[in-house]
Amino acid sequence: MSNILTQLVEELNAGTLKVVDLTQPLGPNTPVIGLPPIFASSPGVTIEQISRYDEPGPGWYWNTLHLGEHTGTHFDAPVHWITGKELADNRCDTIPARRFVGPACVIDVSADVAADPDFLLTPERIEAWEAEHGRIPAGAWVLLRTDWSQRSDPADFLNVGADGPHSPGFHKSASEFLAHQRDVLGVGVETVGTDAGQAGTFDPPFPNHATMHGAGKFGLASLCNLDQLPATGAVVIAAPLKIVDGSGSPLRVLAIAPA
Ligand SMILES: O=C(O)C(=O)c1ccccc1S
Ligand SMILES: [Mn+2]
Repeated sequence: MSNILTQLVEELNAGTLKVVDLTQPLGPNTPVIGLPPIFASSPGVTIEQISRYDEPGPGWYWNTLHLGEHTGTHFDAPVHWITGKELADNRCDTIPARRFVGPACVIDVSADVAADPDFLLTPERIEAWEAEHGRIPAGAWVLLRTDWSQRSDPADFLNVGADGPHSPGFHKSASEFLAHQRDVLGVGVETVGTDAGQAGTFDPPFPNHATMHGAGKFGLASLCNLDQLPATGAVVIAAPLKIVDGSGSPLRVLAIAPA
């Protein structure tokens, strides 16, 4: 019996729908966020071989991974931030699975970011996008296309200057608008974290984390291939590892979009 799900598979097989992988490769070269030295930071990725068809394991290959939850393309759960610490269902293992699937609204600010690496999205810019593409629906992933993922050199990607990192993000008012006026699932970015590089100097510090996670929203960081998505019409599936009491998790982020 044909139903909408068999139709989805038929259209994927026919090529009228496509799967877009929004995930960066995860390995020892994956850049991780650097915080001021007074704070603890996340380690880089190490992959330690257990065996590879050799004496320790003649018929199998496997590794031990050592990395932080917030590494590479990763998910931020509300518990990650102090503003979300008391919320229900705020951890990777307690967020209902339904909330890992939502429509994508892709806001392209790549030209602005090319001119200013410290560009911040504002509510005015969001409403200009809505005037062209329609209102952002509740439960949407808002994906900020900056083309920052094209910075393949880790130093360029982190873009740390004498006064700290310089990379784009959200003005506090934009995070508040998206969380409280549009009830989004969360925001996704191409940069190392969902706050701007200079956000440690903002008031409050890291306002997108503080606002989004305080409202029970999520974050997706270090995405790529947003340039392959339409402004609207794609669906994003972003399911973190079910880490017990997890604040976040590396994950595979997939979009299903019209070909
Ligand atoms: O969630 C992250 O990966 C992230 O961006 C972050 C983590 C910890 C402290 C500050 C930030 S800004
Ligand atoms: Mn994170």
